[in-house]
Amino acid sequence: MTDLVTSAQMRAIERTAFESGVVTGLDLMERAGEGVVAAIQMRWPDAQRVTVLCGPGNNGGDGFVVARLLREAGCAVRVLAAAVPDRMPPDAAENARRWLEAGVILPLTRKTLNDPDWGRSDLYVDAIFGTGLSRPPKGDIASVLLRLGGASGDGEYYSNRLVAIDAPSGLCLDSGRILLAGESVPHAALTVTFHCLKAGHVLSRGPEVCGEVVVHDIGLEPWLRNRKGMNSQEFAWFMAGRTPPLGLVSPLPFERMNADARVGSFMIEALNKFGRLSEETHKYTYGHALVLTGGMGRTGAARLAARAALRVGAGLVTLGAPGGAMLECAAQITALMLRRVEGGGDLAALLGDPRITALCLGPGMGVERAAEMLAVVREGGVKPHPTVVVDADGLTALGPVAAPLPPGWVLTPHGGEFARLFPDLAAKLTAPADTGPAYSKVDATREAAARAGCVVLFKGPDTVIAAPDGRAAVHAATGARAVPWLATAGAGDVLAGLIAGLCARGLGGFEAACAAAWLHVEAARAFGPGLIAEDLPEALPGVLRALG
Ligand SMILES: NC(=O)C1=CN([C@@H]2O[C@H](COP(=O)(O)OP(=O)(O)OC[C@H]3O[C@@H](n4cnc5c(N)ncnc54)[C@H](OP(=O)(O)O)[C@@H]3O)[C@@H](O)[C@H]2O)[C@@H](O)CC1
Ligand SMILES: Nc1ncnc2c1ncn2[C@@H]1O[C@H](COP(=O)(O)OP(=O)(O)O)[C@@H](O)[C@H]1O
Ligand SMILES: [K+]
Repeated sequence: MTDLVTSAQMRAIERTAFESGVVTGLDLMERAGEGVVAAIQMRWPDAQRVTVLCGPGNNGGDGFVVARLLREAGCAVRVLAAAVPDRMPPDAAENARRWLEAGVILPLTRKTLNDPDWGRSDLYVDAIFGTGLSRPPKGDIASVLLRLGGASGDGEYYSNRLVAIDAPSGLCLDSGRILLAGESVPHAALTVTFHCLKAGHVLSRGPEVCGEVVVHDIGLEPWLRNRKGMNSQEFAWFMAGRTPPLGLVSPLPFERMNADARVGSFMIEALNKFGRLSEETHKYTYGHALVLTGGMGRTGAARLAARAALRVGAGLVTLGAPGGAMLECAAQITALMLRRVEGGGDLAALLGDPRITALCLGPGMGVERAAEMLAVVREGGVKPHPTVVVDADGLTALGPVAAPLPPGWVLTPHGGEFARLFPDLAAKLTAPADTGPAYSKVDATREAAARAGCVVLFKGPDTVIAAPDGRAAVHAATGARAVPWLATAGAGDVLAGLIAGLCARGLGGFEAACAAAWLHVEAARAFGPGLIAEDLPEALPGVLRALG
């Protein structure tokens, strides 16, 4: 399963399920509530006193189900709600009425939350807003949320016992951005979501505020498959006609991925290519990557990239160095090859060799040299064009992108580089979010790829990869896969080399960028803290071996 859906796509799935008559809204709400209660009972079996905070929509409806089920399980439950049942959507209103058969509803205010007569609760269930958050909360609700987030200095108290239904309220589930003014936003210990992850769980601040995320199956997947033979995001795309599918680059080993999930199939493809090593092949079967270096004293970044390209399986990797840096490179390398590339003419001559299938341009090159080489691959009419991975100084040399670049390019910016390439998109991304769904890193990367006419990989713990045709995927190095030690000098150069190596082997730019992002993080996880960039290529064989 590699689905990520947006709020609108989730609503499209839900609406179509209702219309088909296979399930009712009440059924789904009951299953959602059961999932939350099961997750609570597994983690907090001794919880006795629970406060459930219900918002005005169906997220609040889920909260009423949870309150009822916990009460039936013997807990003392207190419900604070933002709306009277009559003003809630029908299924939520029905669950509010069921709760009222043996309980009361208190106003959702900070005063009630802190009522000394009730005292502290073992758990707080945030059922205020889920996928329907449309603007920053104000008034009483904002005040409650800021309190849960620690506005009075007790954030840790709440965050250790806060269970969020679908999302901690204030989190935009499409962007992972926070729609709540103020620093103290609720941080949940556990978030229970339904059917599949939403983009906001893995983007931006989502992982930080959601805590552990559990996806509870509410029974929609078999119906989706029976109906159209599609996975849920393909179906939602088909029904809603909105945005193309968004994949989550899966942490699962390749062979455990769903072979018919189109978005995830690049992993299968990558595996097949690794598996295709046989006696009949020779080194050129696996492509030839050319990695350009900078001058003397500045070749380390390119050497890192080149080693990564070789480790990931390119048949040959050549470093293209200026004359003054040849000795430095020669003293440092063995399996890599070395060619003199002094100026643009040397590069044009080298690229005349059609066996060069990928070029890595940028790490440690210096902006001037990178600009000269970019001009060659951009305008030189070299045929066939290799895939060109542009990173670091190559991106600086490009400057703001106003018109499409050649389609076979892959740009790999971090946040600062992205802002130089696409200043208007970066500005939209950093402007305060005042409506939901907020502009997201996925939106920005998709727009960037469309404008640049090539693949863009926007780095970070939440790396987003987009192609000009609208395909996009998120690679999340968060939660159990967090690797903060990957933020080390040269890690980006290794990533560029991995992409170049996979492209040299014949993967498309989008697939190569997705697979490289995954392998990069797996290598960092395999090595662990203390990692320096040199360790990443050396950790790769173990990662590849574990793939089977
Ligand atoms: N999809 C599924 O399959 C399933 C979905 N399920 C559950 O339903 C949830 C989605 O329900 P939902 O669509 O009713 O949205 P929800 O998050 O309750 O909020 C909407 C309400 O909040 C209001 N509102 C918004 N922002 C506001 C603000 N700042 N300040 C004040 N009010 C604000 C908004 O008002 P409006 O914007 O219309 O003025 C509206 O009244 C989903 O997260 C999951 O928990 C499950 O039952 C299982 C199956
Ligand atoms: N906290 C983090 N968690 C996971 N990956 C990270 C984190 N910080 C940075 N990275 C990754 O490390 C790499 C850093 O690349 P970059 O910023 O270009 O650094 P450099 O130029 O020093 O190599 C990118 O692949 C980025 O996604
Ligand atoms: K919530």
